[in-house]
Amino acid sequence: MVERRKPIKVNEAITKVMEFAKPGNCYQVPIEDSYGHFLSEDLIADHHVPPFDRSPYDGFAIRSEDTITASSSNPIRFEVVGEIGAGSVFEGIVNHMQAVRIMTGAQVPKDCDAVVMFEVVQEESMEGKSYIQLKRKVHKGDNISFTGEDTEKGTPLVPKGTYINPGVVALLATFGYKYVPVSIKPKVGIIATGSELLGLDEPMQPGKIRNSNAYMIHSQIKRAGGEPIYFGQFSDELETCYNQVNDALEKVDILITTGGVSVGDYDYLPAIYEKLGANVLFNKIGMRPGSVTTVAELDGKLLFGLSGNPSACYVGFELFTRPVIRTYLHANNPFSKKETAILGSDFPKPNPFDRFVRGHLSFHDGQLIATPVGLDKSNVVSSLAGANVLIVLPGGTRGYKEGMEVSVILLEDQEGTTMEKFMTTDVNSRRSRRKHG
Ligand SMILES: Nc1nc2c(c(=O)[nH]1)N[C@H]1C(S)=C(S)[C@@H](COP(=O)(O)OP(=O)(O)OC[C@H]3O[C@@H](n4cnc5c(N)ncnc54)[C@H](O)[C@@H]3O)O[C@H]1N2
Ligand code: MOO
Ligand SMILES: [Mg+2]
Repeated sequence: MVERRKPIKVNEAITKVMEFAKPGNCYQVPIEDSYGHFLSEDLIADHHVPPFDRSPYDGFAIRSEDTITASSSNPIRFEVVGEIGAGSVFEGIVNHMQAVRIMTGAQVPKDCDAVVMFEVVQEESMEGKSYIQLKRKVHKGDNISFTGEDTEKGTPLVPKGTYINPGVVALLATFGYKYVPVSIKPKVGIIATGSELLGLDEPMQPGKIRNSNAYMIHSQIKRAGGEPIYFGQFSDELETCYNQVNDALEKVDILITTGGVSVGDYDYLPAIYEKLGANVLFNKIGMRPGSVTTVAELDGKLLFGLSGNPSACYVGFELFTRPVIRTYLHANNPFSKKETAILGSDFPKPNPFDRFVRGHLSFHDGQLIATPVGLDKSNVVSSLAGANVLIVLPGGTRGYKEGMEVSVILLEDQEGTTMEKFMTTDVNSRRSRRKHG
């Protein structure tokens, strides 16, 4: 008789998985390779930025007190006693009614306290000397970019666990990180199972399909920040699959299989977990797609038995594997960010299970609109390409109407959120909001 599985709630499944999520080690990468990694130490300013008072304009550095009497009817004249470009320092003395020609980024001479732009002065030369005429009063500090005004020494700038984006790279470079301390990426193994699977270079054959999941998971692992290791695709044969899983486990931090987790005659993953002596955390979740998602643990290592159905496989990864990868990476917010959006079209099909519908998020008249994309079946692959969110539709007896408020899980976001926030449904999805459009 077929095994009857008892579904558990999505949040319960997440909690069970996260009990085994652990942070990995750290290492240094050249700054050129740091983009997309996670910072493994706090970044604190070890000097002021800018490190000296500098000119934000090309112009003349002067002493503001000399300009008190300047006006359009009373132009005043400064003698230009030197010139400096960015990177140079003026070592001389600037006396009463003297100026130094200064370029953007150059250090303001110590006797000066203001800069006037080229455009507001008139340049003159007399008897081999340079002068400028100024027709306005200038205040102390005018046109000076002060020491530490960007960042003061000692300021915490980027906390450990932050995803390194180009802006973070700019800061790392500012503070001299030729090498950047980052979290080691977890090695995440992929095994595809199914006698129906063709390699990508094989011609189509009766009864066979191409193995899309392995490559989809490969890129999902990369997007999550892990290092994918593909072990190949294997026919539905217990011994072969068992040996592959057993061998692969030695070489990875996390192992993903796709297919063979349901109750079919050739679904061997349950038998493989048993043979390995793995502790199965759950094998049925109250969700669609991905209800068959199974997670097991062996000596603290997680084995994700994702569905063979492409959309179910995709959703199972994003909900359960991604936060484990991000935790390994010391991410501050290992879960995908959730936002509230307006449902862009009816979703009439009721379901007792929570649905994670592939959706596309867009802006419309200042509102976030989430519209389901394509056919919402678990065995569908085409709708995945256009999805940038998963629309969360809690299980119930009624369908959902366009205009209702829904939670959406952002698939391409790097900021993320905490487990606590991810598991909170802060939207009463049944409430209808003003219709858009
Ligand atoms: N009697 C029942 N049958 C099924 C149940 C159930 O509860 N009782 N659950 C259904 C649900 S829900 C899902 S989801 C699938 C899960 O199936 P498996 O995870 O066991 O996966 P397979 O049987 O190996 O394959 C399912 C489907 O996916 C295709 N597939 C498999 N691998 C790949 C791949 N690498 N790339 C692309 N497509 C793949 C495969 O050809 C099948 O069509 O079970 C239901 N059945
Ligand atoms: O595990 Mo299935 O995806 O609910 O069709
Ligand atoms: Mg099956």
